[in-house]
Amino acid sequence: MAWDLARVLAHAAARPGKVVSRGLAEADGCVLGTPLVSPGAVPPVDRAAMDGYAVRGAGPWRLNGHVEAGAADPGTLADGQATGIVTGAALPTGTTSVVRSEDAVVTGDRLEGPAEDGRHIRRAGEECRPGEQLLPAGVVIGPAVLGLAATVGLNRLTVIPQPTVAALVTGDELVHRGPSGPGRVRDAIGPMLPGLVTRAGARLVASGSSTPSVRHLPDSLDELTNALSETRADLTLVSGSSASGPADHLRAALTSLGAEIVVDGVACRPGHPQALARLSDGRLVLGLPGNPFAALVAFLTLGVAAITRMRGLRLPELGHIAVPGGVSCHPTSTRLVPVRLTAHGAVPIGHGGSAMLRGPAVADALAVVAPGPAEAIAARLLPLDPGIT
Ligand SMILES: Nc1nc2c(c(=O)[nH]1)N[C@H]1C(S)=C(S)[C@@H](COP(=O)(O)OP(=O)(O)OC[C@H]3O[C@@H](n4cnc5c(N)ncnc54)[C@H](O)[C@@H]3O)O[C@H]1N2
Ligand code: MOO
Repeated sequence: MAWDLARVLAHAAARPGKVVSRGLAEADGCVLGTPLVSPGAVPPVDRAAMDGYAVRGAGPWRLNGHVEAGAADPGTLADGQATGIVTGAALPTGTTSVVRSEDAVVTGDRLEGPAEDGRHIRRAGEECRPGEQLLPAGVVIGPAVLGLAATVGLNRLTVIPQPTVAALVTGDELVHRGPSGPGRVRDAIGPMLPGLVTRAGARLVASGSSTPSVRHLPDSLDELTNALSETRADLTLVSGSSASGPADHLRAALTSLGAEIVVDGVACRPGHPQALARLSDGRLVLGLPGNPFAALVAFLTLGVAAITRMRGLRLPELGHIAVPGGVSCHPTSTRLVPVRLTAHGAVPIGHGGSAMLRGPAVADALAVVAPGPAEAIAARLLPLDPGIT
């Protein structure tokens, strides 16, 4: 299956999450399920934009009192009167201008300074009017959105929550501490998965009885089948069982669970044995090839596409970029090539073999090189950080 079609099918195979209400503290990284509408005007009243003096009319003014930041009733100014004020405090009725403290000349109770009508005043409703839509549904909730929601007085948001992802790393040869050696391969996929899942906008959850972290499994059909039937995550990642070797049990496990295979291999290098399946209850299983760069590519290809749909988001278009020095094409497969980005375009940086992470670790992005007979001088860009579109 062509790489682009595989992405589209993975996106289509996933179900968008159900819309729920969340407190602001739990909404970071979710997606707005309904538009964000301000219940009231912001600011609700005219406010000082600078520390200094609220004045009415032309100066000089007679200085009288001080308005604290939290004062509910700042009173009224008569013509020729001034009162001390702090940034953000509600202005007394009748205020025509605010004189900044550094521009003010105070002699006893006499104030002089520059005062243009409306200067240094944040008007009521300047940021938004009551009932105004500030953000449409489908916006990813980040720190500024949370702050805005609080500004307009909301305690909760209607959101599509972050999808849940479980991660199973298989392989009898894998060790999780110390160096590789004969018969020992250091697990390089397990350490990548939590960060990838988080950056893609999902939440890593426990598989079986494990704490929310990657679970390591031996090469056993029964253990893999049990783990897959136990997981309640929206998407379960399984690494190292995707090919057709004697220890590669993913397809047999999926068959015994009655799963529907959505993608069975992708025409890409690396990562061609990646697979996506749907269990009978709609949960998805993604097979990541065991070679570490291939696993990374598979997550960025099918995993990110599926998670994107679960978040209720469209699959983003990939930007185009020149590859001035050229990059060789594969005759029938899409190549994913680690590149540095320069002012002139993308430059392949090497070390992009499927068992290597040295290239991807220093790359700015992956160049998506379409199949072809010779060299390409342009490509599309796939972010290595799935949180960046
Ligand atoms: N007859 C065929 N053999 C293979 C094919 C094929 O099409 N036909 N494809 C090759 C490609 S490409 C890949 S990629 C691998 C995918 O294999 P699996 O997903 O079944 O994974 P394994 O066989 O267990 O491992 C492959 C390789 O990767 C190492 N590995 C596995 N897990 C990890 C890990 N967590 N960290 C680091 N390295 C890992 C493992 O030791 C092997 O060296 O199949 C090829 N074979
Ligand atoms: O395609 Mo394998 O997934 O290259 O290493």
